[in-house]
Amino acid sequence: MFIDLSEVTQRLRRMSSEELDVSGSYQNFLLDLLNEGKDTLGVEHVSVWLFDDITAPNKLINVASTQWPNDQSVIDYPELLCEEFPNYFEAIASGISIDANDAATDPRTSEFKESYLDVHNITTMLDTVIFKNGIPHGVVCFEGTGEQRYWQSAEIAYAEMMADCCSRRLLVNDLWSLQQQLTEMAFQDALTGLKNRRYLMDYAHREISRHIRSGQQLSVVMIDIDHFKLINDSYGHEIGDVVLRAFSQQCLQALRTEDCLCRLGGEEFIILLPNTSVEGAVEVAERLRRHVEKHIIESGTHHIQVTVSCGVGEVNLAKPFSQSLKEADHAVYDAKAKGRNCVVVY
Ligand SMILES: Nc1nc2c(ncn2[C@@H]2O[C@H](COP(=O)(O)OP(=O)(O)OP(=O)(O)O)[C@@H](O)[C@H]2O)c(=O)[nH]1
Repeated sequence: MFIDLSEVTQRLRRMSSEELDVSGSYQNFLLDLLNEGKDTLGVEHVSVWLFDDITAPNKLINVASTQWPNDQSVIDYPELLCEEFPNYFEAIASGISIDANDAATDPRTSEFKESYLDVHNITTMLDTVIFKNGIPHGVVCFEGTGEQRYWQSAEIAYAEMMADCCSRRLLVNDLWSLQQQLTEMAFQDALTGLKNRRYLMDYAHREISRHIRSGQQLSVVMIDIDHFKLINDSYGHEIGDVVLRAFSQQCLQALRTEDCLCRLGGEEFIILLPNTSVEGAVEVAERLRRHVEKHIIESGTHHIQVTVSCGVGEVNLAKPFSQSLKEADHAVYDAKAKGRNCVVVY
C-alpha cells in the first residue's frame, strides 16, 4: 500500500494539536486518532492497550478500540496476561515495532493463533509501542484480515507516529485527571471529606440566583457541636478528630442527598437546603439533632455522646449570603444560651 507520508504527517500533526475533550468516560479522545489510522492503513480495526503497571507489567488492558460501539461505555475492558503471551510482552518491552506480516507464524504474535487470530480471521498485525517518559507504556495494534500483508517502512513510520500521538493524548488525559483531583481537594474539607467553606460560598451564590428565578425558598441550618472543647480536653485531639469524622457521617445519614452539608471549620457545620421553607428546615434540624443525640460514637474503649445546637434561618435572596450566615450564627448563640441540644430560629 502506497502512503504519501507528507500528507498523512500533516494531518496527524494537525489532529495532535486539537483541543481534546477528555471529560467523557468513553475514550473518544483516542478514537478519532484510531479511526484515522484504520482508514490510512486500510486495516480491519485498531486498538490501544496499556500496561497495568509501567514498571512491572503483568497485563495489558484494552482501553480503546475502533470496534467498540460509540454510544455505550465499555464496562469490562479486555485484558491480556503476560504469563500467557510472554513473547508478545517481551517484544513490546523492547520498544521495537512488531511488523508481523504473517501473524500466525511470526514468533512475536503466533501465541495468539488459536485463541484470537483464527477466531477473528486476523492474518496480519502491526503493533507500535506507546512510550511514557521513555518507557514502554502500551501498544497501538493495527490488525488486518484477508490477504497477507507486507508492512512497508513508510507504513511502520506512520504507525509509530500514531503511537506517539496516543502518548501525548494519554498525557493530556493524565493531566486533566490531576486537575480534577486538585479541584476536588480545593473544595473539600481534609478531615471529614465534607465540602468546605469555599464550596459553600460558591454553591450558595449559584443557588441564590436559581431561587430568585424560581421564587422558591432557600433555608440554612448552622450546626455547632456542644462542649466540643471538653471532648478534646477529656480524650485528646485525635479522638476529637474521630468524633468530627463520625459526626459528619451521622449528619449525612440524616440528610437527603440534595441537602448540601459543609464544614465551616472547627466544630461548626452548615446545611444549605434548596426549595425549603424555614418550617421545613426546622424539621430537618430537629431530625438531625435527635439522630446525633441517639447515636453514641465509639472510639477504642470510649463511648462518646455528642449533642448539637442548631440555628435556622431563611436565606434572604436580596442580601449577601454572609448576612444569612451571621443570622444563623446568631440563632446558634441563642440555642447555646437556652441550654444547648436544641434548635432555634433566627
Ligand atoms: N479535634 C479537633 N478539634 C478542633 C478542630 N477544630 C477546632 N477544634 C476545637 O474545637 C473546640 C471548640 O471549642 P469552643 O469554641 O470553646 O466551643 P465548645 O467547647 O464546643 O463549646 P460550646 O460551643 O459553647 O458548646 C476548640 O477547643 C478547638 O480547638 C479540629 O479539627 N479537630
